[in-house]
Formats: sequence, C-alpha cells, structure tokens
Amino acid sequence: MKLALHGVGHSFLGRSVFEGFQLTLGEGEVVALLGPSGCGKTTILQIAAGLIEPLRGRVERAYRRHAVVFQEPRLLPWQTTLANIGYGLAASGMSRSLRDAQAAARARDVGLLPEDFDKYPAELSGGMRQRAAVARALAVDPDVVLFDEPFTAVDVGLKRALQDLVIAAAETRSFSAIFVTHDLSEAVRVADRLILLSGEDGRVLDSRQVAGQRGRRSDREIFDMVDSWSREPEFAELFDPRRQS
Ligand SMILES: Nc1ncnc2c1ncn2[C@@H]1O[C@H](COP(=O)(O)OP(=O)(O)OP(=O)(O)O)[C@@H](O)[C@H]1O
Repeated sequence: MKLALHGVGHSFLGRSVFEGFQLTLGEGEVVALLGPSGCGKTTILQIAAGLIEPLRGRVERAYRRHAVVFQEPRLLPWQTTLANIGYGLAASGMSRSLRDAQAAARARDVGLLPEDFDKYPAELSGGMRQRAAVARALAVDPDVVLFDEPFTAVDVGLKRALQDLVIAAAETRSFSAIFVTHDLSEAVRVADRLILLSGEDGRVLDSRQVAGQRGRRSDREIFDMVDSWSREPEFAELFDPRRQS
C-alpha cells in the first residue's frame, strides 16, 4: 500500500460533497477516479495530496514523495522549460548542473526536443506545456503521482500521445497513481482499476478492475469495454449532458 483514504468525507460551506470514501492505492497501481462534473474528484485528489485537510476520516501515506499534475500546466512564465522542469529539484538544494541534467533527461522522456529547453512557456504549444508539466512531476522521482484531469484541455490526437506517455512512465519509473478523469475511455486506457463516483452525492457507484494489462490493451478491447460499460445504469450519469463540465 502506498496511500489510503479511510472513511473520508468533506463539505464546503456546510454542504457535504462526499462521505465515507475509501481508497487503497497499491504499489505500482494506477487507479482512475471517474465521475461527472462536481462529484468531488478534485477534492479527493487534493485531500490525497495533502492540499486539503479532510473534515472526516483520515489519510494514510506510505510513500517517499508525491507529485501532482494539474489540468493546466501551471508553468512559471518567467522561467525556461528546463528551469520549470527542474523547479522541484532546485527546492531540494541540488546543484544547477545536476538539476539541468536531470531536467533534460525527463524532458526527453516526455518527447520535448533540446531546441525547446530554453524556450519560455509562452513559446510552447499547449501540448508541449502539458508535456513539460508531466516532466516536472517526474523530475522529483515521485513514487506516487496524482493526476487531476491532466489532458482534458488538449486536442484529441495529442491526448492519446500524452496518455501513452503516462502509461510508459508508470512502467519505467514504477510509480503508483490516482488519475482523475471524466472520460471513460481514458480511464480504461491508463488505469488498472476504476472507481466511479456519483454526481448526486459523491458516493461510489462502482469499483472495478480493468481487464488486461495497462498499455497492452488494444483499441478494440478498449472500445468494447467502454461500449459495454456505458450501457450499464451505473454509468448513465457520466454520459448525461447536463452533468458535463
Ligand atoms: N473551495 C471551494 N469552496 C466551495 N465549494 C467548493 C470548493 N471546491 C469545490 N467546491 C464544490 O465541491 C463540489 C466538488 O468539487 P470538485 O472540484 O471536487 O468536483 P469535480 O468532480 O472535480 O468536478 P470537475 O470534474 O468539474 O472538475 C462542487 O460542487 C464544487 O462546486
């Protein structure tokens, strides 16, 4: 076990978002947290990251270091791509040359080219900025990564490349992850297991393993799973246009 949420509940302005939420994230496991807009996915992720203290329940952490990848890249506009990627390493007191070398290695891992390293975020495309955000997270060598709808804002074609990047990184750098999304096919592609939340009251509607091995599922297998699950009543809310963000 790397991370566990035990009976976690939270409210904003006295209004409960979810109660009694349970999650145990295993070593090397990727769990997708899925649900319609407003069901509490981001709040759960922020509780897992320690950014929000839950009002009820407790969080157990058994990892060295975590990193968070947000929906927006959140790069510092006055820093180069390489400096942004190495930002977390600077905080740990690492020398400039070592930091740059590690940042460059992670930048290459996510498909950034050396000619991009000295560019500022404004000079990068949206997809390149999100690649840099993933590289920055990986640079601190986390054993847990928390993804908060990281590819919602990128083009459909690019989305797939970025999902593959996460799948490959989880394999080579062996981290565990929680991956928040409202896209069932994304969840089926990147995760080992999914937890589906209700938009009504944040309760867990379903929790299931995804058949096959992450990264080895064919497009056909993914399509068939999504097609069949999307007809189940538990998934109806997820496809309800009134609940889309
Ligand atoms: N800081 C806050 N103050 C008040 N209400 C909040 C705050 N943060 C979240 N909420 C409310 O809590 C509920 C859950 O929000 P959360 O962002 O966790 O949902 P989500 O499932 O991640 O949604 P989305 O998919 O749209 O990002 C929503 O009704 C939201 O309006």
